Amino acid sequence: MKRAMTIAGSDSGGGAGIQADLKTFQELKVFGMSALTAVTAQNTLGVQAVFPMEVEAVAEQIQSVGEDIGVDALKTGMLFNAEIIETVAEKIKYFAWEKVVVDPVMIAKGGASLLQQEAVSALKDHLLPLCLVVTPNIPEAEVLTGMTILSHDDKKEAARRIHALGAKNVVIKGGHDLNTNESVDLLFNGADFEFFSVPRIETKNTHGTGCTFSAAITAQLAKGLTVYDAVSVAKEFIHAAIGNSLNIGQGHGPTNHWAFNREKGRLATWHG
Ligand SMILES: Nc1ncnc2c1ncn2[C@@H]1O[C@H](COP(=O)(O)OP(=O)(O)O)[C@@H](O)[C@H]1O
Ligand SMILES: Cc1ncc(COP(=O)(O)O)c(N)n1
Repeated sequence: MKRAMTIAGSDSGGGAGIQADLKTFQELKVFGMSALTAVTAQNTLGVQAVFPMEVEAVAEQIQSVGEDIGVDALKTGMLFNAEIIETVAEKIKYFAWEKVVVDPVMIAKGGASLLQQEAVSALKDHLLPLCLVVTPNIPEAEVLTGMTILSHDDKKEAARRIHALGAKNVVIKGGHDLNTNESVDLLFNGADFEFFSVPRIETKNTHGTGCTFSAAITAQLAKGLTVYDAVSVAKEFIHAAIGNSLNIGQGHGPTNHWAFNREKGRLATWHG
């Protein structure tokens, strides 16, 4: 049994954050574990309140998991402040974990801040150099690079700049690319660019897409897939999840974490 950990915030509404990550781990058949960085009061309409954890609480959770159970791959999501980022980076170094996926969560779709502005430099200085894969959406890639991203060439340039910050593989996600009828993600490994393009699905139910996508990458890395193959499966997973999204709540509903297995008839397989 492979083991995957998420270090992220709790979404009481169940569509994003720790909850989306653990549902995704379960569907992709890895043993899911978590270290909470913050508790959010949140639903499909937005984020009503944020309660960050004490930094010691974050450190202790990671220590408990690392010391006993072990981690084949991990992802980070909402980290909220520079102190938490530095602590997470210290623990990754302490345990010498290499399969590290960083989803640089900054702003919830409703506009609430999930990362303090002054923590962006901590993310760049401490966490990106430790990660195997970083998965910014377009606004996050713009913040990390200081450039505006309008075209595929801009995405390539942003990927180069983020790679130069130390991330070994960069996935710039295209969910916010509203000018096209495709959702195009770009993977850059420092040498080659690969575009993953799928038809854009017209839906308002996109709460938790980024969390789910990065959790799917993490699960596949835990099972030993290459980064390219992990991203390919994650892309299929999120496309099925958005295409069969759930009509829950009055706002931006969650994606459907069962859809990938149901669509592909994969329920009976172990490593699929
Ligand atoms: N409407 C959509 N149709 C198809 N794929 C989408 C859509 N919205 C997002 N995605 C995909 O979901 C994943 C998450 O992307 P994105 O929404 O940009 O992230 P975030 O949730 O971090 O803002 C990416 O693989 C992206 O291409
Ligand atoms: C606790 C938490 N973490 C992350 C997100 C981002 O969600 P999305 O995947 O839609 O960008 C969120 N809304 N809440």
